[in-house]
Formats: sequence, structure tokens, C-alpha cells
Amino acid sequence: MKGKILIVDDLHPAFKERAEQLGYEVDDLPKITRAETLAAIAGYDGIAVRTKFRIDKELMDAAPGLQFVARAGAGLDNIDEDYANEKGILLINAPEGNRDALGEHAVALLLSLINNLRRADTEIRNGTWDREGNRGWELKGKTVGIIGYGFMGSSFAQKLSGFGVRVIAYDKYKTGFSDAYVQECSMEEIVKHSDVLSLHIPLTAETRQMVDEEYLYHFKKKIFFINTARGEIVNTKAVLGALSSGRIMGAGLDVLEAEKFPNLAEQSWYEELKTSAKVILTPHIGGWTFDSYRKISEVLADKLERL
Ligand SMILES: O=C(O)[C@H](O)COP(=O)(O)O
Repeated sequence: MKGKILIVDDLHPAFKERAEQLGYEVDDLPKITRAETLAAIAGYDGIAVRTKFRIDKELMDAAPGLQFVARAGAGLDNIDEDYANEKGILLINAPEGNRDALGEHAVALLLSLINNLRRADTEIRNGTWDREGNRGWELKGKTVGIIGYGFMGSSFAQKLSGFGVRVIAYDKYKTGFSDAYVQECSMEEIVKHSDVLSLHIPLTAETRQMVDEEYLYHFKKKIFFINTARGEIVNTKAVLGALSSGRIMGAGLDVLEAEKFPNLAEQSWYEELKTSAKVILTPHIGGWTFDSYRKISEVLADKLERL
């Protein structure tokens, strides 16, 4: 036996099957709680998780034999990366598995926003037929500003390549993009030229609350705003303020500062957000499709094989 892996989240069975073929013993316990995991983890060499709970110091300290954390997804914000590095615990993730889902979802949010799909649909259901009020915009000829050109930002850019848009992207930690359909730029250029702003950066101490009132104030044009990254990167009240002043013409949000009920309903901004005609909301499903469910597990198993 190569080692023992504990799966604590809902992963496609392909990961367990492949890991077993590689010689691991795998316990697939998607319903396990954090407390139960803490009590059991000492007997494992690896843990596979999505975002059910944090893999923090307490959990890593409870697992003296832990060699790796397999994150079935992209974001590593629920893992204490510094502490894992300190302890020599390897981290693997699988952004290659849900980048297509995410890129397509971001396009879907954007097209729905600029064509007023959600608003028009709701109005008709409520007996209103308003063509003028639902007149939309075209993507063609617009400039889409992407912040973060990793797996997700580059997927979104690639999906946009048939729309006749100019795609500009800024990545603080990456230069020399080679994709023909994107133009590398500075943050100043994003702020100056974007008609659409889309975030594709991880949540870190540096990016938390990055999109606030001051940041939004600097945009030269009225923008459509898309967030499929992490809600905490954005100050929701600032976005609502910019929506009501018209600086933001519409917001497509797959991620929120507070997610899930009842937590979400308790937020002071929830009422305004849910009644805004200019907002489209989805429950953090950007990277979550029937296709990506399987692909994530396969990518993770490939990486396990190469560990
Ligand atoms: O980081 C990701 O891959 C997505 O946000 C999805 O996260 P999830 O594992 O909670 O579905």
C-alpha cells in the first residue's frame, strides 16, 4: 500500500478509483464533519477536499503523517498554504478541471447582463412587456478588462475570442502572455479602457476587499462587472453604490462576500442586492458542471500519480 487518503468532500468517484489503482487505500467519506476529520486524520497520508472546511494549522497538526492535500478545484484560500509549506505538506489542485466551466459561466453572466435576460424574463412573468427598457448592448467593439491571467482568466479570454471584443489583461505576477486574443496591460490601462471588468484572481491577504469604493471610482467608463473569483475580493456595498450611481451598469456575481443561507440573508446589503434589477446572481457554480465534476477528479488523480 502506498498510503491512505481520506476524501472529505463530494468528489467524482474517478479520483478514488484512480488512487486505488495507484496503490492507495482510500476512504471516501463526503459527509464527514470537521470534528470527525480532526479525530481521524492522524491515520492518513493524504486528504482530498473541496471547500467544505479549512485545512488549517489545527488540522495539519492533528495529522503527523500528512504528506499531501489534494484540493479538488482551483482556489486554495481554504488551505493554510504557508503552514503546509512549513510542514513540508504538498498541495495539489485541479484548476485545469474547471477552467472551461468557469470561462463559459463568466461569458454567460456577461451576455445575460448586457442583454437584460434576467430582468426581461422576470418582467414578462409579472405581466410587463417592455422592449425599450430591456434594450441591450453588444459585446462587439467593447474592451473587456481581465484581472488575473491564470487558468480562469485565460479561459474567459479564450471563450471571448469569437465576439469581436478587445480583451486586455493584467496579472501582477505574470508577464509575457502569448495568447493572440489577449493584450497584456497595466492596471492603469484596465481602469482607463475597460467596458467590462472581470476578476480572476485568488483570494489572498493582498486581494481581500481590493474592489472597493476608491478602486471603482477610478474607472473612466461605465462598466459591467463580473465576479466569478471570490466574493471577499469585493466590497459589496461599494458595488451597490456604484450600481445606484450608474458607474457600474450591471453586475454578474457568482460569488458573494457571504455565501449560503442563512448567513447571506443576514447581511446588511442582501436586501438591496436581491432587489436590484441590474444584478444577476448565481450560487458559486461557475466552475461546477457535470463535466467539470469528473474532469477535476481526473486532473487530481493525474497529479497524484506524478507526486
Ligand atoms: O475554486 C474553485 O475551484 C471553485 O470556486 C469551486 O470550489 P468548490 O470546490 O467549492 O466547488
